[in-house]
Amino acid sequence: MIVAEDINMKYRQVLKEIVALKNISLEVKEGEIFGLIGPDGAGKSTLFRILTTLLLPTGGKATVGGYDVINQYREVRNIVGYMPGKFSLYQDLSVEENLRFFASVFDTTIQANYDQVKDIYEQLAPFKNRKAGALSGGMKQKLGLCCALIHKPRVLFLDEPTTGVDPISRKEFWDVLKRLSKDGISVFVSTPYMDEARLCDRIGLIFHGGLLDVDTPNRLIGKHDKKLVAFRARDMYRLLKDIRKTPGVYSCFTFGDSLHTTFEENDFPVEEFTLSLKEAGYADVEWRDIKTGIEDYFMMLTNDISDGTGY
Ligand SMILES: Nc1ncnc2c1ncn2[C@@H]1O[C@H](COP(=O)(O)OP(=O)(O)OP(=O)(O)O)[C@@H](O)[C@H]1O
Repeated sequence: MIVAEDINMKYRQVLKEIVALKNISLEVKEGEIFGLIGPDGAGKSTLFRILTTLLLPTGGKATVGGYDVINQYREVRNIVGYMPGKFSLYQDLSVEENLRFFASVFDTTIQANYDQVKDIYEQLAPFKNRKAGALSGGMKQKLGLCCALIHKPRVLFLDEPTTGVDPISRKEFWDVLKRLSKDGISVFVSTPYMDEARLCDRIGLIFHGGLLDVDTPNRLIGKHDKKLVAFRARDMYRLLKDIRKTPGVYSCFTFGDSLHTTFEENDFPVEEFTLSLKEAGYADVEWRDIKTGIEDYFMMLTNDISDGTGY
């Protein structure tokens, strides 16, 4: 449903050129949920805008549903639903007015496509007369999804649809995405939440405009072949700096309330190292072996590029 071949994007500014995408190639199948994962500024929104025909790439070729995103942009627009990163509905229109407006843009009606949006629309129904701007974050995103679905698209593009949304609404949102994918709709979604990344069928890891790897969540995690240890102490910032400069440490980054650390050799003497940290003044330092997550694999890949800091 989506094929991108060697997509490049450079933004030209007066004095410099910003390389936003470098040789992006990927494919997304019918009914597949494909997640694009990467930090702010990695190029995610740029790729969304190119694939939804809103931006011309400076190089490469892409098709959506078999249609070329440049030469057949009208056909592409008819078969895609797009939810941009920022809430882009009319804040002063009610829930129902927004939906009716989006339906009319595609020359259809809410009734004609009711089966497609029924699940979400029923959750919105109690608020149908409320102005979109007065909805909660989770409800706004559900309305955005409803509007993106109203013309029965075959491909959904969702740019960080659940950022800032509470965990229960996030779960409900993903339940809807799973149902849509079962109906054959392809979903191309970006998210900063690693628990959501695991819900995707496949993931593309993007960093500094380049795709580092594409695979299923489990296979990506399986590629992390380094011993992983979490350290904790009261003075985390000093500990981070000290661990990073220890010979034999491959990478160390903050994750939640601990420091995820890998080593050049998997037989690194963690016990002895912890003792030396205690002697160096970290009386309360603790360590434990931990299971690898997608973010650990991501950090391992970016480590060489980013010199151990992940950024
Ligand atoms: N219109 C523009 N003009 C110049 N540079 C831009 C423009 N849009 C994006 N960029 C730059 O291109 C790079 C990729 O930005 P992009 O917004 O695609 O990343 P992102 O992964 O979506 O991050 P975020 O989630 O912060 O938007 C960044 O360096 C950004 O500053």
